Amino acid sequence: MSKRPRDEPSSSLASVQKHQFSPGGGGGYGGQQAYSEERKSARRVADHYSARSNQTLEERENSPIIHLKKLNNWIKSVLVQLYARPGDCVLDLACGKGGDLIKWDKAKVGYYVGVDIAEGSIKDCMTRYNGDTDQQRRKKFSFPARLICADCYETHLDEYLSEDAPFDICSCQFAMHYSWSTEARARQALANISALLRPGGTFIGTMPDANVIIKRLRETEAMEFGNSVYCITFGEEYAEKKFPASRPFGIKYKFHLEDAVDCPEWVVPFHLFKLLAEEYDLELVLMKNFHEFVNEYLQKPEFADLMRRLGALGDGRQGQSTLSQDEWEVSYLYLAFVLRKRGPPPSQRRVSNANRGKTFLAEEDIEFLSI
Ligand SMILES: C[S@@+](CC[C@H](N)C(=O)[O-])C[C@H]1O[C@@H](n2cnc3c(N)ncnc32)[C@H](O)[C@@H]1O
Repeated sequence: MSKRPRDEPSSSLASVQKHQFSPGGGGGYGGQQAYSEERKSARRVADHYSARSNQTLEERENSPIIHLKKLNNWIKSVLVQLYARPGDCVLDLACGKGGDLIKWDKAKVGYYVGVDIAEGSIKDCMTRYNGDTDQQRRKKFSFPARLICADCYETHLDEYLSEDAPFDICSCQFAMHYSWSTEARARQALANISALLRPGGTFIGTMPDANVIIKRLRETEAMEFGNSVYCITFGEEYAEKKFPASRPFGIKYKFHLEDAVDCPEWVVPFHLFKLLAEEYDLELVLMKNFHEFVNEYLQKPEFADLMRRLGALGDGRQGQSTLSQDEWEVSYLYLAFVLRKRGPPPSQRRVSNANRGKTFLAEEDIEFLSI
């Protein structure tokens, strides 16, 4: 596996200045029609994920991107191990089917709240939390949990979760980019995170790397690019491949990833994400493209060992399958980030939320917020 140099920021995205989108709030542009378009797009995303049923162990192992899935899990595990502490209260935004529950369990967290827009996924998450799946065949999780079906980028989650807050750590894995369809949604996402994290609390996440995506688009003559496992398609409205600094939100493309994703996504220029996050008292601690992340953390024996156990890169035995070049290319499309909520951490850790939530969840325990 070769280490590629990091792409330079694409010039038009890099030149976007903070003042070019409405500072301090505002719903961005577009009015009522854009608003209902956005709801439709959010629904499309929700329906896509809801319809994806839980795979059996065999189906999972036969996936054309099994090693990529394992690599993604390794990256998320490293983030959790680096930033979660025993007893932490965790807010998992866009938690999906609860694929990270085991990671949080290993970190011995004290309380978990998972939120996702897709009803089917949140139900699968409940099943996994209860320890009922084939895949899992493991003991139940010991930390209490709440599961909520809601649009994290529209709902004022702080009003709803005020009794559970503040959280020590918030995670949003492979999902922050669904908030960049409009400025209002991107702001609501960050407002929720900021309001719910304690001072000194950590926000960890992963999302597409806009610099790489725009560079790839410009390298091809067509409006789409990809390989045997993925395809990204931009609409003809972007035929000039220019992305005006005045409209950094709502840059939509279609993402297809074999056996995983098939829905609209939005470009998130990272330097703008950083600027916007600062407005919500969230300061950048780390940002690394996945290639850089892998090359760096694989040097650490404990994480190299975890990688061997997960088998993302094969286990070194001859004949063992390993991450394909095409899967490695997909991983280059993503970055990992860590932000910290400004302010001194409280001098004393507060009493844990372990008395909230339940340790067994039934369907009627899933809370639905208007979507
Ligand atoms: C690629 S999956 C990642 C799931 C999980 N975080 C993981 O890493 O396994 C993206 C998730 O984002 C969720 N999502 C997308 N838009 C959302 C929104 N507006 N509010 C809450 N969840 C959303 C989808 O339903 C889906 O479960």
